[in-house]
Amino acid sequence: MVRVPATSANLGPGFDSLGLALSLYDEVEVGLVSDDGPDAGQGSGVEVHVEGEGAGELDTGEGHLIVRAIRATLDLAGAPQPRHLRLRCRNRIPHARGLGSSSAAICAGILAARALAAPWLSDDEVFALATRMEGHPDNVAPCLSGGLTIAWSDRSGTPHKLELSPHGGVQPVVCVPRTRLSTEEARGLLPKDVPHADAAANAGRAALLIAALTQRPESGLLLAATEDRLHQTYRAPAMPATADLVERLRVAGVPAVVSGAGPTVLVFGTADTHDLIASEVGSDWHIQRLDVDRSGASVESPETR
Ligand SMILES: Nc1ncnc2c1ncn2[C@@H]1O[C@H](COP(=O)(O)OP(=O)(O)O)[C@@H](O)[C@H]1O
Ligand SMILES: N[C@@H](CCOP(=O)(O)O)C(=O)O
Repeated sequence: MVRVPATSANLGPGFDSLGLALSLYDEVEVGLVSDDGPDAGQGSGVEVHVEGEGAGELDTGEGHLIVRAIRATLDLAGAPQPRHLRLRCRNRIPHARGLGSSSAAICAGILAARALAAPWLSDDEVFALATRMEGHPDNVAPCLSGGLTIAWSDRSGTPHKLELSPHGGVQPVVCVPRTRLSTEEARGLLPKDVPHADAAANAGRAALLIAALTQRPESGLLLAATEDRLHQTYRAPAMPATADLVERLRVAGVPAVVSGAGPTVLVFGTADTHDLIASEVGSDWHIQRLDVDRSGASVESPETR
């Protein structure tokens, strides 16, 4: 059984590098049956049962993202593919809202496959495979490690991550709309080049954001630290209600950003901003106060449950 957290990537200025793990989880039970194992008599092929988010919508065969991640992990590890693969998914992370559902699914599949059939795979190999499948490391890093993460790639393209512990005063609030936007579509809206001044502004804000989230989570500092010029404006036409809400909250002094590629809004709340958030957001959005998840994805075997 694998438990994987939702994640919010970018956090404003940290495009493709910063991420935060949140206390909202998908759970997946995975069973692999091999030709020579004790359950060898049981069925064959793929059996996927989905409860919650995506039930009745998701592919329940080879196209299921967790199935694909399991198969990719076994291939990478040189382990045989099972004759029968069983998944039971309890999904709570909303899909295509900017809360890292695809990253969570990919990490769940990879960690389950490692636990069941490829224990020799290292954490670095898990991170690299998940990043390759997801396309960017900023959701994968906090999903695996928990907390606040900085992710980057070296010159050879190998991804790396550093975990930091956010200050206890950091209170994430997510405002989730009904509408969806795929990360792929949102990435297609970004320009190939950005002005040097915008890149410089984001570098400074990202550095400030690390200090604010780990040492000084005050609204004023977080408001300055969450300014972005690299992605949110370019993507605004695909999520006008999100862009409008972020703007209204920020004008009211509340540090709000687009979560991941949107359209969810992530707010760094404090005790005195909760009423303000509720009044600005209105009833079209599902508001959830969450905690920072500090331990990341976890795996339990039936014996330890
Ligand atoms: N638990 C899951 N099981 C299977 N597929 C999933 C799961 N979570 C996400 N996906 C796939 O990933 C898609 C969403 O990915 P993406 O557009 O990157 O948005 P996000 O990761 O921000 O939610 C879903 O539409 C679905 O195809
Ligand atoms: N840095 C990525 C983050 C995408 O996050 P998701 O949760 O929307 O998949 C981007 O902004 O494209």
